[in-house]
Amino acid sequence: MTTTTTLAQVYREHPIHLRDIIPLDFNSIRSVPDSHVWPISDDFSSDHQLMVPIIDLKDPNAVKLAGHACKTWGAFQVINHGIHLNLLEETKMKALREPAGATGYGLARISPFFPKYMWHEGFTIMDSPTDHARALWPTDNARFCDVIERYQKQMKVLAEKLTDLILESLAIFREDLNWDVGSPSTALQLNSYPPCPNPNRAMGLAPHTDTSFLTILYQGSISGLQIFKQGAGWISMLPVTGALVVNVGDLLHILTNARFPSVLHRAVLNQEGSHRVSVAYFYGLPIECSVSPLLKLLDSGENPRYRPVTVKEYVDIKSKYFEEPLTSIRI
Ligand SMILES: C=C1C[C@]23C[C@H]1CC[C@H]2[C@@]12CCC[C@@](C)(C(=O)O1)[C@H]2[C@@H]3C(=O)O
Ligand SMILES: O=C(O)CCC(=O)C(=O)O
Ligand SMILES: [Fe+2]
Repeated sequence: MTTTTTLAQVYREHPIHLRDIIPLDFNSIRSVPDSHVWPISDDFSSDHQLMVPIIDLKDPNAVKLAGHACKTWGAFQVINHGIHLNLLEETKMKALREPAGATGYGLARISPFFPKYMWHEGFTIMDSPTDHARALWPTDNARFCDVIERYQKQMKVLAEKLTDLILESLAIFREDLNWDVGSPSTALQLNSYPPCPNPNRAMGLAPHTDTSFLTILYQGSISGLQIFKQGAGWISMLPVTGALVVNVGDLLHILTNARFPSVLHRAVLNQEGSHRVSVAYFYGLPIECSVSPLLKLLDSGENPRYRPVTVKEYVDIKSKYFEEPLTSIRI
């Protein structure tokens, strides 16, 4: 008998303990307490000459452009993606509700791996939003659930479209893959970065790569996201009205034998003291799916760098080690 595990169950085995959560009233605090001061060496500024590619999904060259962006940047922005801006804005407004203490609300999962707290609060939704929503707003949750469910549905469609685009750029067909072992594992994360009295000393979201195949991020109009580009350093992802950011995640990295490397990124705080919110949709492969470098992609003489891992196994590894999870599955 096969048992189906969900992404939420896998993460439940890696709890972030409540004692790790220190109550800080982001709304009234006037200076950054020591618990939130980060040693900052590169003052969070970024090279403004370089610009992450913006891809028009209606462009006949979109496949080629997406392949190139994944290879050289690990990220791009998409326009003409077919998602209405008002749904994105609606979801963003919902993200502004800060329901302290509830399930789904809390520190970023990566927090225990860093000595200081981040200037950030997150709300994670896996599967249906209804349980969280009912607990938070017993009589007034319908609109929240409706917006979230519509957002999840549309993001899934777009994630699948982007997956096809990326596979096509690699000349890979879905039949080459063993993805029929369940439904994709997905998660939605509402990120909140309250105004910070000293944005140069605190960190929004520490540098990380996403544990996904790809991530679609809506960041609104306030900047903060930076991606790390080898040889160039931290590059700001300029907010483009209506555009969505696409990041290469670890699973795509493994599948392509690092041809499309997962992008290291972070969120810094803005100088204007604006409250920034973002909505991230993590699109992953089925939890029981085994992921390994596609032999079809290897050049002659090129060896697979990673051993096969199931998505579940990889989530376990990353939750335990965080640093260099990809190194720990190197052959
Ligand atoms: C499906 C995911 C992806 C998660 C874990 C789980 C739900 C929450 C996601 C995030 C969101 C914030 C950054 C991150 C690094 C974190 O701490 O929580 C992400 C993490 C990952 O990409 O590993
Ligand atoms: O808020 C952002 O711009 C980045 C969010 C992010 O990286 C994440 O949720 O994984
Ligand atoms: Fe991320």
